[in-house]
Amino acid sequence: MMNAPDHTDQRVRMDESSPDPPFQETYKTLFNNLTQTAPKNFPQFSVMEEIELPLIDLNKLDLGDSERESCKKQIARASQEWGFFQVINHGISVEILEKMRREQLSWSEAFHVSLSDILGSDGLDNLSSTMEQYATTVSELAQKLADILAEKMGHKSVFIKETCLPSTCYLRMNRYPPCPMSPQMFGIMPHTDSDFLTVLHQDHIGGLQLVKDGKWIAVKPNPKALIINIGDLFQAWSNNVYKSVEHRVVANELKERYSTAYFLCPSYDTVIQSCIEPSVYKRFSFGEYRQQVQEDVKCLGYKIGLPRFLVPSH
Ligand SMILES: O=C(O)CCC(=O)C(=O)O
Ligand SMILES: [Fe+2]
Repeated sequence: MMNAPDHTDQRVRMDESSPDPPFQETYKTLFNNLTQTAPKNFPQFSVMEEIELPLIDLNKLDLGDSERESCKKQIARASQEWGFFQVINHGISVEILEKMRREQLSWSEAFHVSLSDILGSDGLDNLSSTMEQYATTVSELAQKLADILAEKMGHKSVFIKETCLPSTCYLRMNRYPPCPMSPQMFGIMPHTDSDFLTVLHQDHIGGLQLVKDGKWIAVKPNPKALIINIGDLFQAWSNNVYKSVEHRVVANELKERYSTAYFLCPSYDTVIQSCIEPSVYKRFSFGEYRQQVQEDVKCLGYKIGLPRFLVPSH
């Protein structure tokens, strides 16, 4: 199982000796060591209803002015109310999504790789050309959504374009082996993402859960859609207008699960400052933020995140 992920560098894990992502061996060891497992009706893990995330059709962005504006409003509203939404007609073909999954099936490990490394690959083998196509389109999508979210706050987002570079954005392919202790075991521990926003593709297995109105809910998988979630940096920049919401992955008892996440991250020297005054958070550089997260995970075992950077009156 993975701890709160730090997408910007090496992963921070609950068990530093276990590889990234959770391998079957890790689960087996835990399972064997566990004399007593938590009952399945333990409240935290009781079976929950699957909810569909707000679904936004990005085709509308290419229609007339009023359709485009209403689509942008939907994006901003979902980012405020849910911190999560799903998009269709996102520009990534079903063939590419399926190819990515098929290729993931043949890998034994997870990949965590910067966009510049992907784009710098020679593209000769099948794997890198699919990954390259996916990464190129997904990064354009992330930028487009970031532009819309900035615009809805009354700002032009040159800032994000200039600071989120191919060398600072990451693609991670996650593989979650079946886990006999599911649903008591997390594939990824509850966390928020330390980026501006994340574009996630999950397969049909399900397991992603998020907090909505103080309760954990399970996300109904839609393999045709891409899930977008707001990260801590957008929450800080928007002064809490957009929400970086806690989420986790519960492992599946029988089936392997795959997901791909693209993290829109700036360079470490980028200063994050609220676009509205009075600001809820102090100014901080992304490097400082990342360092604080790593320190907290190391010392406390979990990430504190944005509350560390609140201005004293809050
Ligand atoms: O695999 C998933 O569905 C979620 C992954 C995730 O939250 C992350 O990598 O930050
Ligand atoms: Fe995440």
